[in-house]
Amino acid sequence: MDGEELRVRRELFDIPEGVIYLDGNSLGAPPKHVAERVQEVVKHQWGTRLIRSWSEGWWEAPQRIGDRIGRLVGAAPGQVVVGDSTSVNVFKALMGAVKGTGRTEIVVDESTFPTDGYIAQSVASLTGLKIRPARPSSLDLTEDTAVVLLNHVDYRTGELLDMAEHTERAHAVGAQVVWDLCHSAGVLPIELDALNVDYAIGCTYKFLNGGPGSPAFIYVPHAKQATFENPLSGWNGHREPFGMQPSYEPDPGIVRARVGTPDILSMLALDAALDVWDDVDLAELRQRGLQLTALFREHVQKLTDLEVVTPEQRGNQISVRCPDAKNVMDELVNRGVIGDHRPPDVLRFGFAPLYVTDEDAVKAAEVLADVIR
Ligand SMILES: Cc1ncc(COP(=O)(O)O)c(C=O)c1O
Ligand SMILES: Nc1c(O)cccc1C(=O)C[C@H](N)C(=O)O
Repeated sequence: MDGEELRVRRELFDIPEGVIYLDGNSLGAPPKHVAERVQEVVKHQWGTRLIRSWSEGWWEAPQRIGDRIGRLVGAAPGQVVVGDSTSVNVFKALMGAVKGTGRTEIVVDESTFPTDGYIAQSVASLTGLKIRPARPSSLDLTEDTAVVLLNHVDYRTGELLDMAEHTERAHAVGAQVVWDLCHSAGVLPIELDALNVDYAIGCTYKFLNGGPGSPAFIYVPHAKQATFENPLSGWNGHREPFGMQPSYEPDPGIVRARVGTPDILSMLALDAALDVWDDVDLAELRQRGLQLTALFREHVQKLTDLEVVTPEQRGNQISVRCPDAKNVMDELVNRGVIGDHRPPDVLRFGFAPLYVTDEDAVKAAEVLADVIR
């Protein structure tokens, strides 16, 4: 990489000695300084400043941290807000997208992570639209399509969809698109603004290392904010939350995507975790992710006859079809190689370039070969 290689920052993370951690696509490893920062929030902000902390940075934290994530997903400030779970944000985005439409269908990637499909189903029952599951390679969008919900990187296979192409196809028939960035935020450069994406949502506990259950994010671009109707009209989205008025008037900007009181401890843990991203060049990160996944794939193919199901267009994940995947993964974990498995027969290995090394990739393939032998 022309001597400009991304620095592996493993020393910044708490990962036990002897563990090869390849599950950062499910729960990212903790940056070391997060524990101390959370303690400071509890002891000093909560413990000393008490209620005053709300006006000393807590209240605006969802927007401020949203802007930090915005840098990682190609969104200019004022368009991303952090809060709630990914599932709740899928609901807000889909309801926002279908509000007032005369169109009849919501198209959902048929292999989507289940929660997205379940939430889309709820949106369909509430609005009277129909769900049409479809393969990303043949979405067949028409003038009946109100919105298409797509996973940028497939959670099971690691396949990466072409965001530019799919967004353009949706727009060509006048449909909107909601992107789920759970498995691509912190993996590659994303250009939400440049591609005119309608809505995007994602979690922060995978490659962004925000911690278990850390708050999710939603992107509502400036152009949509005036008309975006949050289906969950909580007081945090009100234009004057402390006015305590009986009727709901949304904030004019991204704040309208907020709902209720943010979970400050998780949110500020995420804020601290994002420090490790401050000087990361996403193009370099992407190159490292591709190198690591290629190295692991090459060794799996050399040392075993297992089928790699991850296509060339991929995120930071290699998935391998393996009979008895659960027992194989249990044994890998016993031997210090932590990945996971998804039904029916897929072993998943995630490669977070900030803390996974080339040696980890090679060793993991060797241990896998040994386990299945
Ligand atoms: C693509 C995708 N969407 C959504 C979720 C989860 O949603 P939530 O954060 O609400 O549990 C996950 C993983 O848990 C996921 O992989
Ligand atoms: N969100 C998770 C959880 O609360 C517990 C265990 C795992 C998860 C995950 O994130 C799973 C993950 N989205 C997946 O790709 O399967």
